[in-house]
Amino acid sequence: EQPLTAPDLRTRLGLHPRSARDFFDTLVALGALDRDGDKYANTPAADYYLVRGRPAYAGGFLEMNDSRMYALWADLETALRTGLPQNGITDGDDGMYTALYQDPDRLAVFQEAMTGLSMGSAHALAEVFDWAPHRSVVDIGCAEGAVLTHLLDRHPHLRGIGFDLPAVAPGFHRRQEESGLGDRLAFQPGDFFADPLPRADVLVLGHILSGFALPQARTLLDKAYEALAPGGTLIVYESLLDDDRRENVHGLLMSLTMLLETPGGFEYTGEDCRGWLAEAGFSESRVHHLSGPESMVVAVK
Ligand SMILES: C[S@@+](CC[C@H](N)C(=O)[O-])C[C@H]1O[C@@H](n2cnc3c(N)ncnc32)[C@H](O)[C@@H]1O
Repeated sequence: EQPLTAPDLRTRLGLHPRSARDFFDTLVALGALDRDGDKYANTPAADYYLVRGRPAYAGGFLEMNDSRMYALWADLETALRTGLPQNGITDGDDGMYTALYQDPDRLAVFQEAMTGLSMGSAHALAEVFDWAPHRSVVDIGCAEGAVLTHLLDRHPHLRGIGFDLPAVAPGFHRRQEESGLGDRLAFQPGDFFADPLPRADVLVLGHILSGFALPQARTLLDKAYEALAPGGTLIVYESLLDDDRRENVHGLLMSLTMLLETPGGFEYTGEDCRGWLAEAGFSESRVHHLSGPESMVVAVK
């Protein structure tokens, strides 16, 4: 809310005197806080992305790490030796969603985490892709719809549909109401393996393919191809690995997260994805950087 001295900040947060100074200065070194004289304040990025209640709040991803993922990573060694997820979810081909969504708290934390995970990409996607020639966009596996609300807000000529499992509807509708986009934005409940995908000029698959084994991921690309008219565009975005698999630390750690969380998921390179897209029938595709560790592949039917 305002710059504060270390003692004031420490008192407000209930921290021990021994820990506070190092904690605040760690946040300065990480770029989340600035220190000016004896006062600490949010950096502009923290102010934009890390203040709960603001439209671009991305802290849900950190909150999911806090409540679930740190503990999961303690079992990395077992996952490395067995190749099996360590989240206790063992049933079903659908990865983990049916089991995860049975618990309303875990559902809410996961959905808010997806908003946080994709906030940077949503902002970049609105700027680096040319939306002018397109009228409609469907986000397949849209979670709360953070990407769509940002895109439609920035590009008033666009209409959007969010497609996801029915359990996600309440979170989507809450965000839709807050967005004030009215009937330019709609939710279509469905199962992307069992149902046909909605049709639109542009289809988006964000952090979807990496959650599944390759045959299922390819099924989704085939279905996206079917749903597009000739000339239609598919955008796939993820923490795409660099083609040499050496540099995108976040992407590689995400791939290990998929090992810990899902029966078959993994992160892939732009070239991997372009190959699958070509086999699905897409005639051209290119890779663009979005934001931080995230990139997209844009493919045209
Ligand atoms: C990893 S999240 C990605 C969310 C969002 N696209 C993003 O990038 O922030 C995957 C999403 O796919 C949805 N999903 C999983 N299985 C699905 C299915 N069979 N049909 C439709 N949606 C599904 C989940 O509910 C979840 O919202």
